[in-house]
Amino acid sequence: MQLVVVADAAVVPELPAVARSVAGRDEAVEAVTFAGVEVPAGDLARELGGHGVARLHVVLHELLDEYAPEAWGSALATLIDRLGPSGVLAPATHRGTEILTHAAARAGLPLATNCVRLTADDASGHGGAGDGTWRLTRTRSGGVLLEDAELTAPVRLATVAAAVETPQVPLQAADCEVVESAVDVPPELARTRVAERVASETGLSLSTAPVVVSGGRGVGGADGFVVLEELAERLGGVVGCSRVATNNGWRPHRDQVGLTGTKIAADLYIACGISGATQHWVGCMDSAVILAINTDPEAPMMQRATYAVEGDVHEVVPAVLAEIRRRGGAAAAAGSDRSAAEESEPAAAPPVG
Ligand SMILES: Cc1cc2nc3c(=O)[nH]c(=O)nc-3n(C[C@H](O)[C@H](O)[C@H](O)COP(=O)(O)OP(=O)(O)OC[C@H]3O[C@@H](n4cnc5c(N)ncnc54)[C@H](O)[C@@H]3O)c2cc1C
Repeated sequence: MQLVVVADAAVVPELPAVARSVAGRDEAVEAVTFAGVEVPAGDLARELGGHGVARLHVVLHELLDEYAPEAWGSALATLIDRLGPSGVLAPATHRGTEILTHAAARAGLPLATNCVRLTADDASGHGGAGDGTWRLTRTRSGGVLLEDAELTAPVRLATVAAAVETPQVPLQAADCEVVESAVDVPPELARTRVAERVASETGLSLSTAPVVVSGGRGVGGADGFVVLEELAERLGGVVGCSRVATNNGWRPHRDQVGLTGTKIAADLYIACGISGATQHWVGCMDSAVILAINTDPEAPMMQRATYAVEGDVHEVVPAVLAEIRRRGGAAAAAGSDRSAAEESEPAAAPPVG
């Protein structure tokens, strides 16, 4: 059996497809979720059935009612032991990665993360579970490196990236049965647990905002973010930052973009006084348009950005804001689907380098 982990509120449709493609001829695809996943199990089962998943195991314990990575990982390890799947796939989200990492460590099994291609080692591409090897391509170093690897084990564990190559395999919709499974969870495993949920005032988060206005060392301090806040608000976006800004206590860690922060794919990313170190770049490189504002035309961010403005952030950002005000307000008020890049274009010079 191939087991798909539903760790977040939404089913990632690529996961059952990949699971079907690596399943042996007589292997079913089943799924596991946790009491704390915010979607009712019946709704998940209906959706999973449409992707050919035969059974949804809901793991129950009072300590699993809120997200708790160690406890969820331990519960998953118990279920792997109980069900004996030959493969376990989770989405390469924060949750999916955390849970599978804990489960792998507890079960003593190898784990391949961030797979963008995954096949069973079988000439036909199907039914390859027999010799226990998966061939995979996965991203390393935040996405700047692709690695080909083989995973051989009695139970193969992998997280699957959103950008995974979706295999074309026959699909037979199933009536997905919901099965509740009680597990033991030692109380000390709930030491890392969601304690409170705070909704953002705008309803936008760093990972979903269409526009992100980010500041780095060049902004000069916490006060330097005030104009960035206003620009973000007028463009219908949120503020982000580099690690220097979080290390200096100018912004909270939840605002950090990058390898050890949040990976974004905004419509427009404005990098103010940010050099564009690799660890920052991998967090913003998937944005559709990148505008860099920097005094140094040789800074990597200036070299890679779609538009680069050579200048002092303390002069350029107020000038952009003044122009937006002169035009009568905010991009958000004028219609948020209008590209924010168009709003800032007058201030933008052609790409440098
Ligand atoms: C394991 C590891 C993980 C990391 N993870 C992350 C991560 O997730 N995110 C992250 O951001 N970093 C991360 N880093 C740190 C990263 O390597 C850089 O040190 C960091 O991104 C630099 O931040 P910065 O661009 O703000 O500062 P700097 O590199 O110091 O750059 C400041 C820039 O501001 C410009 N500037 C100065 N004054 C002005 C001005 N007045 N107007 C306009 N421009 C000006 C300068 O020309 C310069 O280009 C990580 C590092 C490691 C080792």
